Order: sequence, then C-alpha cells, then structure tokens
Amino acid sequence: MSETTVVEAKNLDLTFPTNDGPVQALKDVNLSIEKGEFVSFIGPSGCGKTTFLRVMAALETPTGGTITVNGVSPEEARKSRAYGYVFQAAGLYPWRTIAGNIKLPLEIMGFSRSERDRRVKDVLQLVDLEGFGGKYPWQLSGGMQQRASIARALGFDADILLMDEPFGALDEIVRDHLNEQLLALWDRTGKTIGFVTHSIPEAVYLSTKIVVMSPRPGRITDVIDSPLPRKRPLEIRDTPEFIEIAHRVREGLRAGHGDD
Ligand SMILES: Nc1ncnc2c1ncn2[C@@H]1O[C@H](COP(=O)(O)OP(=O)(O)OP(=O)(O)O)[C@@H](O)[C@H]1O
Repeated sequence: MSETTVVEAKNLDLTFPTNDGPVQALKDVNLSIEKGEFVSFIGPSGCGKTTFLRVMAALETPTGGTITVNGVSPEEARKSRAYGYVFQAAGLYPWRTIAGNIKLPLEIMGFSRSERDRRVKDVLQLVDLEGFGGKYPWQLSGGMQQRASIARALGFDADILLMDEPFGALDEIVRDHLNEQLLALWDRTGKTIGFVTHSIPEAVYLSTKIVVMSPRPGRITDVIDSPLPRKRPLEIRDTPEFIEIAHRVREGLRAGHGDD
C-alpha cells in the first residue's frame, strides 16, 4: 500500500443473513484505489456494487477480509468526514430550499453560519447552480436536483465522493451533460470518486479505472486501467481506443454471466 492509496480491500466477503438463507453479496474482493482516481463499478443488478460502496462508507460491515480507507477503518474514515455520498435518487428534502438542503449536514456538523453560507456559495458554483439556492427541489429539473445532491455531498469538502447510480433515472442527453460536468468537477477538485453505473459508455467515459463485477456471489471479474487522457470531450466516445475499452467491459460482463 503506497501513501497515495485511498482504498485497499483484501479478500473482502460479505454475506447477508436472510429468511431464505445466507446471500453472499461480495466474495473475495481485492481492490486498491489511488488518490484522485475515478473508479466505476459496473455489473448486472444484484452483483454487489452498492454493497461495496456501502462497505467503503461504513454503512455495511464485511463478514470477512479487510478494508481500509485513507489507511484507517471505514468507521474512522467516516468520523473524520472522509467521504460524501450521492444516492440514486437526489433525496433532497422538499420543505427545504436547495441552499437549505446543502446546509443541513453542515448544521449537523456544527459549522458556523458564515462558514455554511460560504460553502453553499462555493459548491453551488462548482455544480453550475449559482442563483438556485433559494429555489425548492420541485422547482428544479431532475438533472438539476441531482447536481444539487452532488453539491450537498461536496459541502463538507470530503476527499472521496461515493456516487451510487446518480444519473440512472435521467434521459441520455441530460446524462451526457452531467457526465461532462462531473468530469470537469473531478478534474478541478482532484477528488477520488467511486461511481456505480449500469451503463458501459458512462463507465468508460468517466473512469480512470473500471471494475467489472459478476453476480451470485458478487466478484470482480476484471479491473481495467483506462488509457484515455484525463481531459475527455464527449466525442472521445467515437474513437477506436474508447470502443476497445467498451468491448473489454462487455466481454467481462459476459464472462461473469457464463457460470450462471
Ligand atoms: N440488507 C440486505 N439484506 C439482505 N440482502 C441484501 C441486503 N443488501 C443487499 N442484499 C443482497 O445482496 C446482493 C447485492 O446487492 P447490491 O444492492 O449490492 O447489488 P447491486 O449490484 O448494487 O444491484 P443494483 O444494480 O440492482 O443496484 C443482492 O442479491 C441483494 O439482494
């Protein structure tokens, strides 16, 4: 493990006890994530993508193996506010304005009023929502709500951003635009991002590392370190390099299905 290693998972297992017997959500997962990487997790429904993200965020406890985040346990990393979490649905409180939603975790963490205001202004600018702080969630489009939810996760300036299919419910044009914006934000802030998706083009476009997973039990079938440059216009999706990586992801997904 080097000094720049953010996540180190070794032989990670997680089995949920259920009424129908144990469900093994993760099996022998080994993965390291370096600082500043953009890592996508892709795989069919139920392969353990969300579970892995939740383990990183100390929302689930593994039943075997080890995991460190910033060199400490996920619980300790959470206490030191190492990460922000963006969920599938924006999850904004409808009775609070956008600024009010972003401020909520900051209030809980005890930031002063002036510091909260400063941070809200900064993060709204980061996600291109200046001027929308006073609006209510229902006054914003789905894509804008998702950006507000990202702003909320950025509010306490965590080094790691965990995103669970944040754009899954949006149409393709909006999604393309948000993907571009997210890459620009990642480039500007140097954050480490863990991102769950079902979309091969989204994973290839965004990531420096693509983790391909297979279901029953959730295992990693391939880890692809992307050769694409950091700065990526959307048109990069038409290049042979892009198509080749997408092909490898597809092969990995297919291989994972082989032993069904
Ligand atoms: N709290 C839980 N109790 C019991 N089983 C669970 C629990 N959470 C997840 N599982 C099971 O663990 C497996 C992995 O679930 P997980 O949500 O991580 O998959 P996923 O790859 O994120 O799926 P999706 O793409 O549909 O969101 C599934 O079989 C799921 O039913």
